Amino acid sequence: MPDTAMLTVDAALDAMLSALSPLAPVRRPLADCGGAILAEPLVAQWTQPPFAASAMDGYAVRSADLASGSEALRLVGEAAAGHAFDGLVGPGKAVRISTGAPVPDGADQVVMQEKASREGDAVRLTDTARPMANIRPAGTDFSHGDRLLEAGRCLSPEAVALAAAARVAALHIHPRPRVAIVATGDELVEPGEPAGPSQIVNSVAPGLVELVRIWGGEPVYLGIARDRPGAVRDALRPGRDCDLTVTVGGASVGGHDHLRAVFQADGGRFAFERIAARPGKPTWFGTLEGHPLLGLPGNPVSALVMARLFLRPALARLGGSVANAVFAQAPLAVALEANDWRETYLRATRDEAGRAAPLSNQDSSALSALVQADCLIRRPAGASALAAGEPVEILPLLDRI
Ligand SMILES: Nc1nc2c(c(=O)[nH]1)N[C@H]1C(S)=C(S)[C@@H](COP(=O)(O)OP(=O)(O)OC[C@H]3O[C@@H](n4cnc5c(N)ncnc54)[C@H](O)[C@@H]3O)O[C@H]1N2
Ligand code: MOO
Repeated sequence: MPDTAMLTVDAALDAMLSALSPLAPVRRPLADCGGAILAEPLVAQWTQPPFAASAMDGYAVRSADLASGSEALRLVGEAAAGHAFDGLVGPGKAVRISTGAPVPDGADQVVMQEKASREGDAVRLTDTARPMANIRPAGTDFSHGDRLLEAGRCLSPEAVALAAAARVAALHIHPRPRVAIVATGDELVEPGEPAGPSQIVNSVAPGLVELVRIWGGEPVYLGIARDRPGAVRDALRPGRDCDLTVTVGGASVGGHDHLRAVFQADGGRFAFERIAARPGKPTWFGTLEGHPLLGLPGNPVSALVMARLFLRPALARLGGSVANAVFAQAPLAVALEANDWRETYLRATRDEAGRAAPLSNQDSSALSALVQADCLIRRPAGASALAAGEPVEILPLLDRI
């Protein structure tokens, strides 16, 4: 049954986002800006190219000299990339030029070398007059003072290259949020460690570390807190230096789930305590002396699906942008039963025709099914039964390779 501490996914998301604010911008050298969100527009500090440049290896000439279509011109020098030809290209003259070199004064066409034959300092060109052919005028790409990117844009690798081309050596960016990750539970061992008879491997934390990285944050893994209040408190403490703490497990109602009790005893305030979602019901969020904590359930699928719905938008908000889950539509390959009061995310695959079908294993501990899925089908709370062919909302798992 619904209860008052249990919010819908949308209401919980709103509650979480309104408790988070973007981190203060910092100025960083360009080499440290990749993947960050711009806190100021990117403004070109010069014109690119800064001079009219050749787009081909060949000969810089006056187009008027090519009227007959097969002219012999006299070679008077060379313009190489990084080394301009200082003289003038007069009538009947040509300058050897390489791609990227400044086009010398007087020339208004570059003839590619495939259309040239040379004998000593005579060069015969088989090209017609085409003023400005193979020349990139100054500012072909952008001009000094152009606003190349607005604040709020992510600095993709291509955008870093653009900033470099625009002679911008440092930028104000929203820093990458530092995210402390704490796993909880006596049953957990780290990958590669020996496991006792009742133990399993901590699989969620390594997955979260990767997600935080992919989503533009800096993961700070703090290890496994054992099931004692003191151990939980000790494990959480170093996370205060980060911008957000994400905990895994200990979120439900079991006698060994100490996380919520420690959080509350230390003065933490919940923004929400549970959500009406399947998987992921025990997901919670709150702040402790201003420090935000997102509590993910221990079941690996629950944790990683909820990370997509909550951790990603949280990271985006701290980093100065928005990245709420974006749903698409797909027709169903099979019929679906009516849904109950919990918004449900079904692990699903799409066939060649793009029709989505849930995988048979929907257990919230089954990582193999999550990895097999290429999308999640979203079933709203109270959704009625659907026939094959009817449309459903899907969340593509885009960062899957
Ligand atoms: N009586 C009830 N029991 C449970 C309820 C409930 O409402 N009433 N909710 C269930 C749901 S839904 C979920 S989800 C789980 C989540 O519980 P917790 O967040 O407290 O997680 P744990 O109890 O610590 O662990 C659950 C499960 O996941 C395994 N686990 C935990 N951490 C990891 C990790 N880092 N890597 C891999 N696996 C992990 C753990 O061993 C358990 O098997 O509670 C239900 N119970
Ligand atoms: O919400 Mo639990 O995540 O259904 O397994």
